[in-house]
Amino acid sequence: MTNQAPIPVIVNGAAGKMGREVVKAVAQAPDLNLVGAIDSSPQHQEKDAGELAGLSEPLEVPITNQLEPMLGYVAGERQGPPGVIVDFTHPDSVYDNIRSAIAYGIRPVVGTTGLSPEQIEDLADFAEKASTGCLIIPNFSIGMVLLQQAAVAASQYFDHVEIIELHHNQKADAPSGTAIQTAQLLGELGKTFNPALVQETEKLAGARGSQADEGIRIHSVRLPGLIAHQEVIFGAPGQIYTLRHDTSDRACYMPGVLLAIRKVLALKSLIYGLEKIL
Ligand SMILES: NC(=O)C1=CN([C@@H]2O[C@H](COP(=O)(O)OP(=O)(O)OC[C@H]3O[C@@H](n4cnc5c(N)ncnc54)[C@H](OP(=O)(O)O)[C@@H]3O)[C@@H](O)[C@H]2O)C=CC1
Ligand SMILES: O=C(O)C1=N[C@H](C(=O)O)C[C@H](O)C1
Repeated sequence: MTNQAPIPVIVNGAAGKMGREVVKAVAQAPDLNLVGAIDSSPQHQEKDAGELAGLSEPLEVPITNQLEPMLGYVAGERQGPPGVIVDFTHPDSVYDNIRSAIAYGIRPVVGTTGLSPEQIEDLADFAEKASTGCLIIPNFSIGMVLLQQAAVAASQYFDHVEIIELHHNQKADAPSGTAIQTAQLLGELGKTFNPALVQETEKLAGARGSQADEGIRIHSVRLPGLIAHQEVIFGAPGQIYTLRHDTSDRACYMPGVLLAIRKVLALKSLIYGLEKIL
């Protein structure tokens, strides 16, 4: 046991599906201290974040939509380690949330997807200039990191690959951040996939999915009953090689989230991807 003060953690999007899971995980970690719970949802204002997350005891941390005052309050605490904010909100707000946090010296751990490459580059510049750690992690599950590593290994031997991502139908962004990152990782290998054999015509727009990096197509499925799933399908004459990852509970992301909270404090710049901090 060490006598170090716990890391102060704010959860943004605390009333959402992922936010509630993070509130529980942070509350149960002895080296972390949930100091703030932010959510814009009007129906959850002032509710106790712990009770909303399903904990039997209240945490005495009320949900509020006041991000800047919360950042200012945590930044003003001079004792102990600097604060961390975990963001699982919405693609439309995440960029501004990260900039505000960095401006206050609070370290962002970001799960929210939908940031453009330009936005990520801009945030990386901002974090670098502020000498502040920031982690943007499109997928916090270890299974997805392993799938991506297997896909990178396979792509050395296959020239044809497509990605199918399947999610619940409350997801705002498509394709998923994970699918985009998977295509980027394959695209970094310096080869172009899927050389065309015929002139294709889409009789219905979007039939062949979206075009990501280096000729890789991504197909997005949205259905109730799904949580988060991804297939990477490689093809070659006479064979198909399929990699698939399925989530059945959002708890699968929590070891990665807790690791990121602990790691971000030692960083001085922005890092993208769980695989870089394992
Ligand atoms: N990196 C990873 O491993 C994972 C990433 N995700 C990503 O996390 C994000 C959130 O997912 P999920 O929890 O399922 O979504 P939810 O819609 O369940 O939760 C988001 C919560 O944030 C609130 N919110 C929206 N905008 C703001 C804002 N500007 N400030 C504060 N709160 C806000 C929402 O309120 P309201 O409902 O009123 O809008 C809602 O309560 C998505 O981008 C998703 O893709 C999800 C799972 C894993
Ligand atoms: O919205 C979700 O649920 C998920 N979003 C992330 C993404 O867009 O990749 C991660 C995971 O797929 C779950």
